[in-house]
Amino acid sequence: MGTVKIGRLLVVGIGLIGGSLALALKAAGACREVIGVARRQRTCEQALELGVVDRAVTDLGAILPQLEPGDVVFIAVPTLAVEQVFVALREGLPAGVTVTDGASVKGNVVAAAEKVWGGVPEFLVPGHPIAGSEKSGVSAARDDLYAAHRIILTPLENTGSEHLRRIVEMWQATGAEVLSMPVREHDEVLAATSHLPHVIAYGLVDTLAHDAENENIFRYAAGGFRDFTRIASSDPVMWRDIMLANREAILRAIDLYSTNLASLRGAIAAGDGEHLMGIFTRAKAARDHFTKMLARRAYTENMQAQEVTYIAQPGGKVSGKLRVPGDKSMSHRSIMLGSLADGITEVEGFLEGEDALATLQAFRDMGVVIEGPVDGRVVIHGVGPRGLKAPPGPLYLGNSGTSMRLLAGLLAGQDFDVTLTGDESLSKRPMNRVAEPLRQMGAEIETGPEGRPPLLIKGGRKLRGIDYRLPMASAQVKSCVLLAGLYAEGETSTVEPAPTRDHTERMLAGFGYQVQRDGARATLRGGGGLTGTKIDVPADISSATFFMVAAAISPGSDVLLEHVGINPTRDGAIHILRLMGADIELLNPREVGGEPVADIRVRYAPLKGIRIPEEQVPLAIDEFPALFIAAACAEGETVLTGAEELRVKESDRIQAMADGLRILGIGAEPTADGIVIRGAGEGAVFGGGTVDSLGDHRIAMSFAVASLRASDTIRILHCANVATSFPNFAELAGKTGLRLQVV
Ligand SMILES: O=C(O)C1=C[C@@H](OP(=O)(O)O)[C@@H](O)[C@H](O)C1
Ligand SMILES: C=C(OP(=O)(O)O)C(=O)O
Repeated sequence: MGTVKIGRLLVVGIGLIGGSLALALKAAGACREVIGVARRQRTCEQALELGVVDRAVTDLGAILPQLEPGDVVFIAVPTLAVEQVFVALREGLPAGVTVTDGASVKGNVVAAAEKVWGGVPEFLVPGHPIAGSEKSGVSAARDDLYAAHRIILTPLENTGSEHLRRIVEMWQATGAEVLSMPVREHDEVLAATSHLPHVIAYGLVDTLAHDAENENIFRYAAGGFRDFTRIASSDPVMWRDIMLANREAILRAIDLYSTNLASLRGAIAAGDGEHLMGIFTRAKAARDHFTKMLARRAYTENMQAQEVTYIAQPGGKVSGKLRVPGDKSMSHRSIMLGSLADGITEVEGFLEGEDALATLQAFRDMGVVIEGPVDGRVVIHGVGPRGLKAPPGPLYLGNSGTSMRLLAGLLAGQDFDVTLTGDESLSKRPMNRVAEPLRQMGAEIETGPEGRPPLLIKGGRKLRGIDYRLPMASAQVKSCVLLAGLYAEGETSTVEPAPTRDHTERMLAGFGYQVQRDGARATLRGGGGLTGTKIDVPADISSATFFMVAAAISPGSDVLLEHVGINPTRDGAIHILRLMGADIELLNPREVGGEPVADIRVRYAPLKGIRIPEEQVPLAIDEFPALFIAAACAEGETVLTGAEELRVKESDRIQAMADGLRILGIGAEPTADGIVIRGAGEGAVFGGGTVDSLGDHRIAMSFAVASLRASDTIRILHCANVATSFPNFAELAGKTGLRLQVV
């Protein structure tokens, strides 16, 4: 039994909503007594028989004098009947009693209060439980109707704080989550999400029921009919009242829907399958998002709100065959180029991680029809280089630097304005590195303070080709300039200070777009077209590296990583680990869709510290957090230089790793452009402790791998973003032998 939150509960209208509150508060021991008021004597008797109320009366006026300060009146009658209840309360409500209601429209309740009292009284806390069912009446009441549901309160400026607190605590005692919002916003939101669906369900069932064949229609109606029309069994009086009370907002929602329905009708009439696929794939993505939200799973926009901690138990070894998810860089590019191509592009092995999904969503928002992803398969209905449409709002790119920087280039030459935003981490990352060359090409781009996101890209600029010498080794900057070059007049060239991943160049060629490559220089001519193609995305070597390091550091390990991309601009981790003495074999090397691929076998072998060759840095740029774990397990010192880029990734990876390594007892000295790690050699080199990944996926996974050589438990904080690049990391880690728990 919980603690008493309110005095008596007086429920005016003992149906599903009022009765369920009464039962929930009784079950929680949160009120002293429940008194019911119903119009009909029979309802009073029924409520008593069912144990919903302690006593019940038909005359509200007669019971009011018995109420005392701290008691609550809950009005649960149809919306348009609330005013009459207010009239009765005006006559006889004792001071100190709080009044709240459960009506689905709040503007109308507030208007009724103003009419009856000449203003909204301070003891009235308008509310709306977002729970209910198509069932009605006191016999449908349940004590768990509100558990894990939302209650929206719409307090006004003069609502008394004591009254508000009482109502919040009352609802919380039912297990509900209490939110508050302005009256107007409530009514707009509910018109769209609840009232419109009811209009449509009632209307559809009525239409079908009028049909002469209705017997047959109902007999053969399948699950779709059942799922879609359940709410047409709801209480007609209640819904009539809601429609009349929230008329303006509902009419706006109906008009919007009618326009959409007319466009669907038009597409069906014209046999326009493409248009239908656009609507259906967008709607499916939105509904899937909703399903995930209901299950409280990660999704790009709310992932930050989720707290995920890894608890890695010490010891173990890794073994077995595994295929890590698809390459993130290629997945991004497959969506971008597939969208700009003419015709269909079919992608297999697409990474269903939040970063690549953010890119996918951005193109859907710009009108591209994209089917999937389903088990790594995506079908993109390319719209041609000039076919993108202005998105309805800013494009939110989550945690993904690649999405923002590549999109900046691709969007600089469009004829619409667009704003690119991201999460907290992305909002701190430098964007002048792309804004500057794009401005040289004639683009108009505004950044936030200090060159950080958001990026506002103005449409309708004429771009001209440039010959751009990159100030840093960055594939994102190179790709950004080349993608803008597709829209520029003349030739665009990039010259890089050191080789960086060349997936853009390779994939453009795969789409039939000519890119000349001459050493550090890549050149293309604007104005060409791309042709839809098939893309097989290999497993991501950056994700594979966690298991390469895991096997390399734990005695007895032997793993086979299948179908991994080993593009020579990405294979630095293999070279660096081999220099340290790792036992790595590349099996069955082959070429798939213009990209080299192999199976990688790694067995344990003792490692030694090395000075990492600087030319390997850009080729292993994302793999350093994991390589630092290998360095900590090596005999002797490992020195990294020339890697200042690590400081501007999802976190400052040099500092974040140095901090974590030190917490676990490893000597680690960060420098301006690298780190010096004193490898501890044999045995359990890491102690236990709590490290902070700072929301950086690669830091989180690296410290999970460290547990293989730890003497005690390692707790890793803020791991939700692992879903950006490696959504099934914990599962695969567990299968191969890590002792990782996710909480
Ligand atoms: O082009 C790409 O797909 C990427 C390039 C690299 O970034 P920089 O270009 O900033 O080095 C890398 O760190 C990132 O994970 C992906
Ligand atoms: C740096 C990374 O990605 P991005 O720049 O796309 O956020 C990464 O995945 O390590």
